[in-house]
Amino acid sequence: MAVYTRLGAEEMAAIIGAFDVGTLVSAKGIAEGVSNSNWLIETQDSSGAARRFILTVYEARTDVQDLPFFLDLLDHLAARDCPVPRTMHDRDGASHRFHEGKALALIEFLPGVSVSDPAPAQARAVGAALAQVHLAAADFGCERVNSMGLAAWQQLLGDCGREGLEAIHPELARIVEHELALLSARWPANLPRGVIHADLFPDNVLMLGDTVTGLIDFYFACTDITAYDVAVTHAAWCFNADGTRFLPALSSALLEGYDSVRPLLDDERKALPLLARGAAMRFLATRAYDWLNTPDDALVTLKDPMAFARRLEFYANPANASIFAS
Ligand SMILES: Nc1ncnc2c1ncn2[C@@H]1O[C@H](COP(=O)(O)OP(=O)(O)O)[C@@H](O)[C@H]1O
Ligand SMILES: N[C@@H](CCOP(=O)(O)O)C(=O)O
Repeated sequence: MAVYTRLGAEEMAAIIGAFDVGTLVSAKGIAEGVSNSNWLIETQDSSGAARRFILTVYEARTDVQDLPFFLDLLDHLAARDCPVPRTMHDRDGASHRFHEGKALALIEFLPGVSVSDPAPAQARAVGAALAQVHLAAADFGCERVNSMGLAAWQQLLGDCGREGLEAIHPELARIVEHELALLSARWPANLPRGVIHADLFPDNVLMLGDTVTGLIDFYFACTDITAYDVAVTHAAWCFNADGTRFLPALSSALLEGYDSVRPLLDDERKALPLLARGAAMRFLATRAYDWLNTPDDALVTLKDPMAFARRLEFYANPANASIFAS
């Protein structure tokens, strides 16, 4: 569930009144998502037409200083025909406002649903949409450091401690120690960089059939190795949920879709096995930390760190490196 902030009807009407989007008709809290509070907003404009938006109130995990990067990026990509929602600016032209000390933004509502059991044609479309974002972001003037890079994995997993990791699984501390050392020693320095989404899981993609109608949740977007985003998306889309089964048809389709819009360079493709190990480590790190540190009564469904430890072991097996060959 993700509605952490309570807003009364009058407060909601006042918030929506700051935008030139018509009169508030309804506001329904959205259960999906874990980080921020979201509502589906319906308004009626002066011609009587119904309009829909997403109202997001940013909670502790999103740094307000980063909002101009995230929200300007949406406008930049939308202006270049990427399937991302636009930010509705308020009557003063601002992309976000404050209410009771919390930042909020009103975002265009996009149709579509998140697929839970993707087909290869859908993975192909997602690969192509990701490449479209990478190309379209090339002239976005702002940068943001990846707050979930190698240093963050080391910090989060260090905070878990050997005992904590072993409590999750007896083998986990050994795997993490070995892989973190290897990733620190070999993480590539000279691959092309740009703006990346960094969290393109199926629940952050809206689809109608095989068409991508929305890429959402850009709140980990940052400047980093472009091919790392391909690796993140690969780890997110190309396995069954618990990571016990690799799905080769989805893998080929995702990479083909990406290549059809932005062909991967030889060096990028060669680096994918290592980048994918890093991608698996990134989600293993946050999931393990949350597994050990989330209070029992928190209104959130914890995600299994072992699902990404299994992906990590798959990517680390030299016999599987060929999945990334063209
Ligand atoms: N622009 C949008 N159009 C339609 N639905 C959206 C949009 N943005 C968010 N949603 C809905 O809200 C849910 C939570 O949004 P998300 O940004 O993923 O939250 P969180 O950052 O908390 O994970 C999504 O799963 C989706 O159902
Ligand atoms: N995709 C990550 C968790 C981040 O949550 P999101 O709802 O903001 O995408 C994972 O699966 O661990």
